[in-house]
Amino acid sequence: MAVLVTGGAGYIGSHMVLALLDAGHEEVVVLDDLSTGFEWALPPEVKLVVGDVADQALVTATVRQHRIDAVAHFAARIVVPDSVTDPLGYYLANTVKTRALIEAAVRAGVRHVIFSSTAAVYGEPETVPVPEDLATHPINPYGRSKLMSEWMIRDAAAAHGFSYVILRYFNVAGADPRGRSGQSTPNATHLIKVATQAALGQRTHLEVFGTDYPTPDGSCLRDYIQVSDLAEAHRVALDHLRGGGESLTLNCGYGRGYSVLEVIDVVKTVSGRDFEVRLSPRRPGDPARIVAGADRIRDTLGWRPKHDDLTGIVGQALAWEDSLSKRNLR
Ligand SMILES: NC(=O)c1ccc[n+]([C@@H]2O[C@H](COP(=O)([O-])OP(=O)(O)OC[C@H]3O[C@@H](n4cnc5c(N)ncnc54)[C@H](O)[C@@H]3O)[C@@H](O)[C@H]2O)c1
Ligand SMILES: O=c1ccn([C@@H]2O[C@H](COP(=O)(O)OP(=O)(O)O[C@H]3O[C@H](CO)[C@H](O)[C@H](O)[C@H]3O)[C@@H](O)[C@H]2O)c(=O)[nH]1
Repeated sequence: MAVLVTGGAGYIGSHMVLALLDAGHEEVVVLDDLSTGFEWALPPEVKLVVGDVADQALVTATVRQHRIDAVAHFAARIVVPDSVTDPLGYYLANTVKTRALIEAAVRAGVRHVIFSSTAAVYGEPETVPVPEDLATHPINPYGRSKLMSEWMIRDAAAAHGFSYVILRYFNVAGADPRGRSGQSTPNATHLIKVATQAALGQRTHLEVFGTDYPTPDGSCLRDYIQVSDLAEAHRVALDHLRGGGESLTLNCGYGRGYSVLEVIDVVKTVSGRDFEVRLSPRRPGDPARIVAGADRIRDTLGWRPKHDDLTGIVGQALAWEDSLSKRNLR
């Protein structure tokens, strides 16, 4: 049986493809419209279908042709502040298109779904770390677009008999330790990527969005999970579902928060470069702090992270950014 990875040419999806191939999975099929992903991010043995996840005829044909039993659904729009200015675009990309994909896939015989959800479903929790059963109160359209997809997947699984693992990622960072993939999005907005670009002289400065939050140093706290550790969580989730395991909703994080200012310090130390940091107003849609309650995924899937170290994560991000510019890919 084969796995369909939607958004597999993107940052996190391409690392799941590598995790599957490294573990000996023979057939991996990627469905990606290449809106933010890259064909070169995929190893040559992977079959790439270029198209939209909401193209039900294409999904049906792909599932049948490759005898796909499991879909890992990464394809989405992912930038929190963009979702505030373009909510309808986010509900279309993340909610409406997920509905179309799930319907076509399940009708064509898919038995298992792994869904890329987000810590943004929790909104602004009163205390951290946040366990999975905390009530969800997203504070931006991105988080709401993903939470609605979670609801659809649970309801459809109950009605149509497929199993799922919903993975709520905290802040994903770093790159494949062997340098085969990394975050390649042009005009990226993610903190660690932007900070490494500033360290390498590719940006003139870095802005800190808000220094008046109720956190120890006034900047936002986030739980940064390394991308290959996250990809491995998907691989073990797939084995769990194929082995008849029950449906699960799991946080993916390390259970420790770093502030924006702490991250900037680590980037400066690891790179050995100084760069200008401007203290700016808050960015719309940002919660002050979000840190994973990280036990359930260890207890249920036996997942054990290998890269829980911010210095190492920043080192990988710097190496990837450097390799992109040497290959003229940015
Ligand atoms: N990066 C993070 O910190 C983070 C955190 C939490 C959750 N997530 C989730 O992880 C998933 C992957 O994010 P990423 O950081 O790899 O983003 P990315 O932009 O690098 O990857 C998304 C991929 O999906 C493809 N795509 C987008 N819309 C499509 C469509 N309609 N049809 C087919 N392909 C489409 C893009 O071309 C791209 O290859 C997303 O669902 C995102 O919401 C990311
Ligand atoms: O140039 C920058 C970029 C970011 N930040 C700050 O750094 C923190 C992290 O911001 P990111 O843009 O890196 O990530 P987000 O926390 O906004 O969101 C990310 O993690 C979320 C889960 O926590 C979502 O899933 C989302 O898809 C993913 O982009 C925020 O406080 C942000 O304001 C800055 O100060 N300056």
